[in-house]
Amino acid sequence: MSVITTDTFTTVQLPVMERFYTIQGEGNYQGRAAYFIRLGGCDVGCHWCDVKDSWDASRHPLISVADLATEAARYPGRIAVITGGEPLMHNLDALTAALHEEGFRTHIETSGSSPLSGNFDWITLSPKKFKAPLPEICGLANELKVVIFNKSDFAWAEKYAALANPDCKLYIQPEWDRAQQITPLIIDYVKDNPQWQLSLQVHKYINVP
Ligand SMILES: C[S@@+](CC[C@H](N)C(=O)[O-])C[C@H]1O[C@@H](n2cnc3c(N)ncnc32)[C@H](O)[C@@H]1O
Ligand SMILES: Nc1nc2[nH]cc(C(=O)O)c2c(=O)[nH]1
Ligand code: SF4
Ligand SMILES: [Mg+2]
Repeated sequence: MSVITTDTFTTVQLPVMERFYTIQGEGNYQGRAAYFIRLGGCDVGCHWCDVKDSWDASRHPLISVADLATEAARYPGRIAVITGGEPLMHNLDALTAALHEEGFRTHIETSGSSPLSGNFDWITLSPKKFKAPLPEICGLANELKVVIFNKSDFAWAEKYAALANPDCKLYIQPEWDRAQQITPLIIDYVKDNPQWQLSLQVHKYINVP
């Protein structure tokens, strides 16, 4: 097992597309102040992805884990959300250790398609048909957040709900460009299947990052 020291925090670097302090727009923590770190690199290729510029890791500068944690700590909130791109394409052990040292709760937004690393206080699993989650992450998710692009995605959502821990929160979220058509279907689905909740990308409605 590798030992993480303060030295590691300056040595380990990750490709970072953007960092911003905002409110969590989705899921269980919707409305809470959070510092987002968006890592570059994704090999899943969702055709409706709302952040395609993140896919090519080589287009994004490498930043040390020490600098990421120090900059995050300048803001008063103590939730850090690691997203991407697909953040699990990188080893996140050092990043989560550095954030914990600054007193953060560590949250991740992931498709679960690469092996889990890092030490997370909250795992949001958003399974994708284009590269399915690895089996081991399914029981570890704190929330499942399935994007609904068409009717067949409800069955995809149920498949992963069956693999989740009984405490796992269940969200279905309309694909942004199809939200007008899909949101009414989600509302009906939630009324018929009340174990599910609607998640909206609230940040897009209020124009914050
Ligand atoms: C951009 S992804 C990055 C993290 C990770 N690759 C993943 O897909 O979970 C962050 C969240 O946004 C969701 N998302 C991406 N594009 C979307 C879209 N067009 N409409 C609704 N949700 C979307 C993803 O499903 C995921 O829950
Ligand atoms: N405000 C805000 N909330 C978010 N929740 C998940 C996001 C993501 O892209 O991972 C996201 C995002 O990009 N912005
Ligand atoms: S897995 Fe996430 S980042 Fe990758 S293409 Fe899909 S939504 Fe976009
Ligand atoms: Mg987003």
